[in-house]
Amino acid sequence: MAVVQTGNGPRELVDSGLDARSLAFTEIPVIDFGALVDPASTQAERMAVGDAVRDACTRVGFFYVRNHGVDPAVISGTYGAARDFFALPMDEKMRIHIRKSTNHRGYVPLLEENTDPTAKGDLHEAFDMALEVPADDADVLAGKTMYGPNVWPELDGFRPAMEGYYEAVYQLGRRIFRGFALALGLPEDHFEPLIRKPMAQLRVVHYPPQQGPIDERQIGIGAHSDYECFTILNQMEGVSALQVLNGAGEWIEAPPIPGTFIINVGDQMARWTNDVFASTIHRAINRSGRERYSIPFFFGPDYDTPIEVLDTCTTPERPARYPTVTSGDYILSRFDETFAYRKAGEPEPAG
Ligand SMILES: O=C(O)CCC(=O)C(=O)O
Ligand SMILES: [Fe+2]
Repeated sequence: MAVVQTGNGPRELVDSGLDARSLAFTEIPVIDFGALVDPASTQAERMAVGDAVRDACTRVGFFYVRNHGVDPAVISGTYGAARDFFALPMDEKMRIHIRKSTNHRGYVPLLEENTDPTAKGDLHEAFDMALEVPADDADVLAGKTMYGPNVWPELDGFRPAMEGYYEAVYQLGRRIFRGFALALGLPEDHFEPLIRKPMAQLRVVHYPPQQGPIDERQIGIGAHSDYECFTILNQMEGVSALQVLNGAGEWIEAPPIPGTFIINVGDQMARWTNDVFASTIHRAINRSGRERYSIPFFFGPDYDTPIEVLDTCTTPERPARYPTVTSGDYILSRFDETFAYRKAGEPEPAG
């Protein structure tokens, strides 16, 4: 893989990652992304964002972004759409049950996802969409299972809200990929050709409140790492539920910070960086007494992209830990482990 050396040489990158990993973080850094939003920013300002991303990814695996460039009205409109969707009659939600889709789109009821395989099912319901790819597209016909059309409920305003959010946060994700490239000493546009038809999934999630004594094996979302390169999560203001596991085995709260998204490294990026960047375990428990909604956007590259350990992240003492896999095959294998409908057998025909 072509690598451009910067002031931060490859040996330094690996070493800084390993040193940092032994630290037990107690806080999640906040990074100002203004320099990657503003085309007039200087190279030094852009590099400073890369340095901050690198520090966060090696030490924590999570960071907040502020000055992200996404219109707040797009975000609030999507929360409104999500509330309306989850309030629909169960019949209408079940009409678009995810098992009826051949490409993992639609409604996931309570307890039908089990992110922590040792647990009893997650206390959330969700709606999943991704890139709209027509059924006669060559990649769909070639059997690249996760490409294809979305499915939609009968609900005015829902589809435009979700599609508007998808586009806005995809653009943010491109900027975050730029931050990752700088963090890795790669050319800033390194990932651009790999995210033209991305395996990027948007989901809205509803977590009912949990009261009384809580069985840790049945929470909003069980302990897990994410599968893709990174996740861009918007959390509903005023309700703290997300927790992040540090190196000392302590759960650190990751409350919503108004005006930010929270980003976490996923397993694809951990593989790409040979674990120099940490895909950190996290979970969510809604003890607030209120309904909680959140909006994750899981960003992985195009289906056929090989996820191959970067040269900058290996040394003779630390050879590549992972074989190369393609983005699409990797995500499919992870969904197979998590979703009840994928274990139950073939998807049902739509209807
Ligand atoms: O809703 C949250 O706070 C976390 C969601 C999450 O971790 C996920 O969907 O992978
Ligand atoms: Fe997650």
